[in-house]
Amino acid sequence: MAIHSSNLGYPRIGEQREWKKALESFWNGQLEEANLMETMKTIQLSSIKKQMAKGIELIPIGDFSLYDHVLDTAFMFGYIPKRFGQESERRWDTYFAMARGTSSQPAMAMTKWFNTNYHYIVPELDGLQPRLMENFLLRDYQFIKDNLSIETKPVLLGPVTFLILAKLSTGVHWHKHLQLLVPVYIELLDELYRAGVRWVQVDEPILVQEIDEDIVAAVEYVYHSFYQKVPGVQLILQTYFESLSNYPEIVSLPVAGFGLDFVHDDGENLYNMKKYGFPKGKWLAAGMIDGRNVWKSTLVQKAALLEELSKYTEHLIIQPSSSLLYVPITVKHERRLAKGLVDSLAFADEKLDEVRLLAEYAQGKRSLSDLRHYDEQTGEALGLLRGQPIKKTIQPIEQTERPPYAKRRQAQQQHLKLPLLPTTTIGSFPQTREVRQARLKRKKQEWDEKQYQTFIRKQIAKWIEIQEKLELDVLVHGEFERTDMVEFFGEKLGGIACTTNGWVQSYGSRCVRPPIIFGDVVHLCPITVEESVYAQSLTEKPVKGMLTGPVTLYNWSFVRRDLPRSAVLNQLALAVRQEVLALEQAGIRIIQVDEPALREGLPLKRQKQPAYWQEAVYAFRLATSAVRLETQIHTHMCYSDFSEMIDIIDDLDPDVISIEAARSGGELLSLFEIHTYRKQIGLGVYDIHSPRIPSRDEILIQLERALRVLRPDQFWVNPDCGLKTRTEKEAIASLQAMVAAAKEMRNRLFVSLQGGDQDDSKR
Ligand SMILES: CN1c2c(nc(N)[nH]c2=O)NC[C@@H]1CNc1ccc(C(=O)N[C@@H](CCC(=O)N[C@@H](CCC(=O)N[C@@H](CCC(=O)O)C(=O)O)C(=O)O)C(=O)O)cc1
Ligand SMILES: N[C@@H](CCS)C(=O)O
Ligand SMILES: [Zn+2]
Repeated sequence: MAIHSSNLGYPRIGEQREWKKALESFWNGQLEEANLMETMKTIQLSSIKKQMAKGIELIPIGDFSLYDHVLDTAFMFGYIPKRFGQESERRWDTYFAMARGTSSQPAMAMTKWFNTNYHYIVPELDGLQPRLMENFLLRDYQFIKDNLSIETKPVLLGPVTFLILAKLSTGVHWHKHLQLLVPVYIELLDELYRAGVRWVQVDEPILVQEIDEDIVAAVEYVYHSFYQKVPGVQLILQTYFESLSNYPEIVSLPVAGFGLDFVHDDGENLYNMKKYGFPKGKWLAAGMIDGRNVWKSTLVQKAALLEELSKYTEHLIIQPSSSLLYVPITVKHERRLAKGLVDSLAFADEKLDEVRLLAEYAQGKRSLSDLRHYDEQTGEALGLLRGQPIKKTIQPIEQTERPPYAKRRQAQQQHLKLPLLPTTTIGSFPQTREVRQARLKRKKQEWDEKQYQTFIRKQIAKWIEIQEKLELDVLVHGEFERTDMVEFFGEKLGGIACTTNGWVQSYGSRCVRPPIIFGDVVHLCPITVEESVYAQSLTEKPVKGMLTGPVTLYNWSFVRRDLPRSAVLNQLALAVRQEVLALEQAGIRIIQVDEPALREGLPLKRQKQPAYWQEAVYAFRLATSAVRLETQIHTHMCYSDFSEMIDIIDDLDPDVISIEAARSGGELLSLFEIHTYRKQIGLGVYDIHSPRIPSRDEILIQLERALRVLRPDQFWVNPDCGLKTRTEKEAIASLQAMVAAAKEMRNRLFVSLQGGDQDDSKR
């Protein structure tokens, strides 16, 4: 039996987020390009050295990136949209312009990478011909070889996944590009082969979704072409996040091996192997260690799986189930976590230890009792920490129906007296350096709690005044007290732990520290009431209470595996419900329960989706349905594919939903042409990710388009998402334009209805 250990991708951010800090310093003009590149090389080398020290044999390259690996693929193949000009001497300026936009050009779209909280830049192909601009993989392969004298395994995003994820104008099919792209991939692979590369991992995660004959034919065309032209390269066709679809056809392809996920596949990969067998002589790259969660594995169970797999192949590669991009780097800096919890966790580095242990076991260098010993060190302490699951939340009985929408609408309008096209924001205002520094001072105990609270109150007061001046209709307190919308609740709820250094890249240089749900979630005390009530005390206008919803808390955390999803969701929902009621009790009239990650948790396989929707909708309703008739419930979603979601949104039964729409406005609007949606809705009228200030007229155009498909009395005017990543100046200027556009539109509507000017002061 031939056995190797392998990794599919390593986090790029550096143990102390050196990567993020260097990038942001470069963008701010505080770091020269040469220094940026030096820092990046140091981080890359240190990651490779770590994997070497862990005894990993097939170490990936190509996973390291200056922003995003999908953008790298597009850039490497010359897919540079014309608006960014031609590739120049200063090529990194072009690269970053594509990712982040410039003062004159909008950035390329960004969206979720499959069912993760990682966002990739969506390649734009229109009017462009692919060519191998620079072989990044060859560059990295040689760089590592020169410095560390080792062979590495280039990782490449496969052409079929790349093209299906890319943006094309309607009417153009990705097939057209495939014919052009395959020769360029072949050129790249050939250069690698000539340089001495033997293993190449080609990622085709699209193959875990339901695929039609068209895609199967495309995959066949691609991999037969590769085999004919570059037969010497040992290609591993890699899938992850679910079981491989169309197993018999795919495993017949002429590649050296197949990478399958044996953690997130619900046993389907093994089932298919049993049913159809595994091709003789091929490598099975078995994803055995969870690349998406942070719990240590039970290695004795993995040994049993190894036993099973070895019935079907004699060539085994042991590896994580996916890239380790989705987990933090190492547990070793965690000082605040309870001992029982720390002993149960494995981040990227610790997962690689597990890969090595398993590989050594498979190679006969370790015994089963070594694995048992490893397992004994985990588990027990966590069990004690967890205690008994709360039975009631496994099968909740709470009422989740609210009175009919029409009744609510009337009661709320009487209570709130909002104008037509009410203006609002999504919740967060700029998290300036001053705000983050204040938190740091508290963390380092340079400030006590009182000093910190005073600072937060000042920020709230400042922004209530700004919002009043801007003449927004529904105000927010600004979320200054929150590091992150999920982490903040994770810190305050029982049963959830937060790390000090468990950073994971979310998009570009932006990172999050996903909380760890280890026990039963309980609402210990009011979490947001003080800030909301304070903000409300400063204004006559309604201030929206601002909460993160149960499904988003679930999807953006690392979750426990010993309870079913629905049980954990319902525990979260009951906790949010208590907070909703606490806000209502304290006089808050509008409560927004954000669910930006609702779509993200949707299983990749269609047959698993209805159960997810049912549980997600139930949890949201459990959280929001206990309020009085006149309390208005809002929700917010962003950066998701909203197609096929209108009925789900309706089912959630919010009074108002705000959805990000500026980057994908056209597509979203067309959904409302075919679906009748009766409740209130705000489609984001400008992109908050760009530093660009939209003009009033540009926003008016967005309003005109929206009002062609939605009624004025159901439409809200708001930005795409929270403004925490913007500067104060940008936020204020953009909101000024937004309010001006709303007022102009109100006037136009008034003129068309009444034949006269609307007097704002009488409302
Ligand atoms: C809506 N989005 C979110 C997602 N996931 C979440 N969990 N939360 C989200 O809001 N997924 C989809 C999108 C992704 N969007 C974003 C947007 C912005 C960020 C972001 O800005 N992240 C910050 C880190 C946030 C944070 O917790 N900051 C801490 C500061 C920690 C720190 O660095 N401290 C420094 C000192 C600070 C200084 O000197 O300036 C230190 O300790 O040395 C805080 O606010 O206190 C980021 O910077 O990456 C993420 C996802
Ligand atoms: N209320 C949050 C939602 C982000 S999706 C914010 O404004 O940042
Ligand atoms: Zn959002």
